[in-house]
Amino acid sequence: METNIEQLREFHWMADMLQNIDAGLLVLNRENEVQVWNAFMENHSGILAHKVKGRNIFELFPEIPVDWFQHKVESVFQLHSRAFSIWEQRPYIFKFRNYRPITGTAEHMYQNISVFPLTSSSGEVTNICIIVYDVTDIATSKLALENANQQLEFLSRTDRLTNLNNRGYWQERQEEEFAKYQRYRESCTLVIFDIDHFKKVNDTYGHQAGDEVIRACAQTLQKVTRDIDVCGRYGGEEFVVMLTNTNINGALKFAERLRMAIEKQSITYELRVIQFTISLGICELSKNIDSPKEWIELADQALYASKENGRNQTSIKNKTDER
Ligand SMILES: Nc1nc2c(ncn2[C@@H]2O[C@H](COP(=O)(O)OP(=O)(O)OP(=O)(O)O)[C@@H](O)[C@H]2O)c(=O)[nH]1
Repeated sequence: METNIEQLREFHWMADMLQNIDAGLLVLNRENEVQVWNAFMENHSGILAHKVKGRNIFELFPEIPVDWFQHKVESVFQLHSRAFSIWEQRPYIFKFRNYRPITGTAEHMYQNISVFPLTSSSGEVTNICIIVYDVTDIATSKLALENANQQLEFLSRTDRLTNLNNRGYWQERQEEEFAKYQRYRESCTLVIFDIDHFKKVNDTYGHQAGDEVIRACAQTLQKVTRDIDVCGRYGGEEFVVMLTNTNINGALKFAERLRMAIEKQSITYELRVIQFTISLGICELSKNIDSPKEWIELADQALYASKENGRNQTSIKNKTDER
């Protein structure tokens, strides 16, 4: 008798604890009708337990994807096994608002759920229990960290003035293209160019105006290249672009298009109009070129020839020229 009372008391305590636990707890039957709905579910859904009892969960929460949910709980009914869903797969099952003060940036509560079978005295599973964990704090910190890492990565490979790839990252990409060429032998041509008499721009209009010219040059470069071409700021007023799947003829057309676009362009800085030109050097990758460094050196030699021959022009350098 004593033991029965004791057991009953413990059972009530247990029910109280489950009712007030800081996790959602609900029981569904085979027809997806709510049997149990604890205080967490009441507080976050705004629907009291007596209002949901016996009602279909999909009618109450139309945002729950029916097929996905049925598939998940089917194994729990059939195999009597547990099932889980984590916020990374599906941010939430029940669209509850997020009220947490620290992670107030999240619009909704991120949830992990765990589903397990409730076995009757005859050994049948006619109901399942779903536990809903509020993981908003974890999810938002992880997302913020991922976001910060992405921004850091972007900053570490981007030139601040032009938003083009910076020299270090561009060189990594050049090494990749060089390695790819050793395997697939698909044409790839490098163009290097430099603003003519840039020192004079700085001396005449000031360093800020010089920066504007560099920025305008980068914008025009981006306009005339395709998305798969790899552009970069190589030095002060020196730029590079790798034209993938492009041979020397295609690269020459591109270089001339760029040169003429820059020649036509004029920028206004503090009511003064600045015009400028560029000199270009191009070199197609060939099996005679032994390293990425040699490849850019050859293109640089072509650029030097353009400068020597009077600027505002394009020159070509091939390794085969020397053999
Ligand atoms: N405004 C500005 N100037 C820069 C930047 N980086 C380098 N420079 C300047 O660019 C100028 C480059 O001058 P030079 O290498 O002599 O070449 P140039 O005057 O363009 O002459 P050529 O290349 O021979 O046509 C130098 O005066 C540098 O100080 C930058 O980020 N902003």
